[in-house]
Amino acid sequence: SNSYMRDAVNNIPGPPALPLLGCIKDFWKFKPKTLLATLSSMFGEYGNLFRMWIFNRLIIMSADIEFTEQILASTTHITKVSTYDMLHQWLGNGLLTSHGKKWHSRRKIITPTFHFKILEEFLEIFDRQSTILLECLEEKADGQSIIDVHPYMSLFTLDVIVETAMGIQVNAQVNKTNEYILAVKEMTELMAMRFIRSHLKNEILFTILHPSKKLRQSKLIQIMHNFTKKVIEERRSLLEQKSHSLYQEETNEAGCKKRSALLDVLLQATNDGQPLSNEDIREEVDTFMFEGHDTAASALSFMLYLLSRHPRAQKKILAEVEQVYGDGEKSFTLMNLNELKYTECVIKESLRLYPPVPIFGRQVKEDFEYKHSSLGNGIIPANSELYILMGILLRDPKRYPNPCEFLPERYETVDEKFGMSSSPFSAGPRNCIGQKFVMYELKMCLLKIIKTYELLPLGEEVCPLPNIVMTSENGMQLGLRKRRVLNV
Ligand code: HEM
Repeated sequence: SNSYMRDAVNNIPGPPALPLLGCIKDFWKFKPKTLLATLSSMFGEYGNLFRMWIFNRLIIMSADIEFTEQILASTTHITKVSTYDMLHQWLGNGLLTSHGKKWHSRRKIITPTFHFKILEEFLEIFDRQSTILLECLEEKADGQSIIDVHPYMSLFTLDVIVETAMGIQVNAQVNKTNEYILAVKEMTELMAMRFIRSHLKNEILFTILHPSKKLRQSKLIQIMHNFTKKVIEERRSLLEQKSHSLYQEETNEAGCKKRSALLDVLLQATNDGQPLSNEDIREEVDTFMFEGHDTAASALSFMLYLLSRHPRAQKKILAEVEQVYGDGEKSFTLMNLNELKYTECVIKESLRLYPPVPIFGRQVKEDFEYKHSSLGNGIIPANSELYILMGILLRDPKRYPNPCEFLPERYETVDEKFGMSSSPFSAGPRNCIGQKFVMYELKMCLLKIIKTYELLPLGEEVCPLPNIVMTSENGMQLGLRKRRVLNV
């Protein structure tokens, strides 16, 4: 009951709550552009763990290290907050949004799709798509033009995720009019808009207030579902044919060796002896399309932006790449990519400053008992919503001296010792399943860009905007100049 909830969080400070309305006054202050700054000052005022009542909703905000470690480690509290409900019609109950038994069995099935042997096969895709990216950037690489790199990175990461997840090529970077790709992009933007205007997360309010946008959304979902369904059906019949003709060479029309895609693992998987249905698989493929492109594009764009403002870091990456790969045509392996330690520090530092998923949450379904927090021990009662402010935890001055500065070297010494509350990929049972995949994707793309282009500090500073995925209101602007020696 409500009074039980009130008593349980008696020990947790927060803004004054009016009868019935709660902290609605403070809640209205939340604006996307200033959200992290507002929350940051509220943490300053109330401490690293505070509560807000919005009508009868109890909201807990955490930038508390101990508390966050415990909630992320929990195998019980793994239900997502309702923020993702608006993704439901598109993604169904895919891995990102599902919970309970369904989530458990899916997570078990999907984990092997990111096995290192499969990742190793993906390196060729990362490599080839990065080369296309370099060609697309070339027209602007005159040393003067101001370039917002985000749209380029977005098409690159879309091409990568389509090819790795579905095993097909849509060439979005070159052929910019692909209907499916345009639908994914438009849908992602629509979701960001609904996320910013908080009341539009509600499907009914959205339908009433924006009927034409709602129609458009349905149309986009139809385009995307038709596309993924077709790919899945074709791939399934291809797999069935293959299993009937054992001696058939695994090559496609062009004579290239056929590579497995994440989709193949899903098609071959069984759940309690039953194969997954096409609809089950569609949810997961669509989830990869959403989670796997916008996040990576955000990470890459902020990374390039930061490097354009830090020429010394560019030089260090360049030196490291030359040391590992020399001038020759050495091909990429997981092992030699692992040798790029400084490049990895740059990626981590960039993810720390601009985490692509700065806020995520849990719906607390049963009482959560915590210990040793900044408030000592206590209980978060069932039915509360709990938000983890990763964007703020990653700028905690006690762990990261000069928290707002770009200092990749800090990761040469600190790294993982901070544990669960320091990962931009979240941690524990519901951490990011694509984390290794994306680290290699980012590394490969970054090193190829740095080898080819010098990044110049042109254009405006970023204005970070924590949508579902972190973005910048004015894009991520920089200049590019071709380096003299080119051998990528
Ligand atoms: C730099 C890029 C990325 C970052 C920072 C990131 C971060 C995250 C975070 C913080 C979560 C937890 C979200 C929550 O609890 O609400 C998550 C979940 C997830 N991510 Fe990523 N992600 C990235 C890239 C990717 C990629 C490339 C893929 C797919 C290939 C992917 C697939 C997923 C999936 C499927 C989940 C849900 C896992 C589950 O609930 O079991 N992510 N990611």
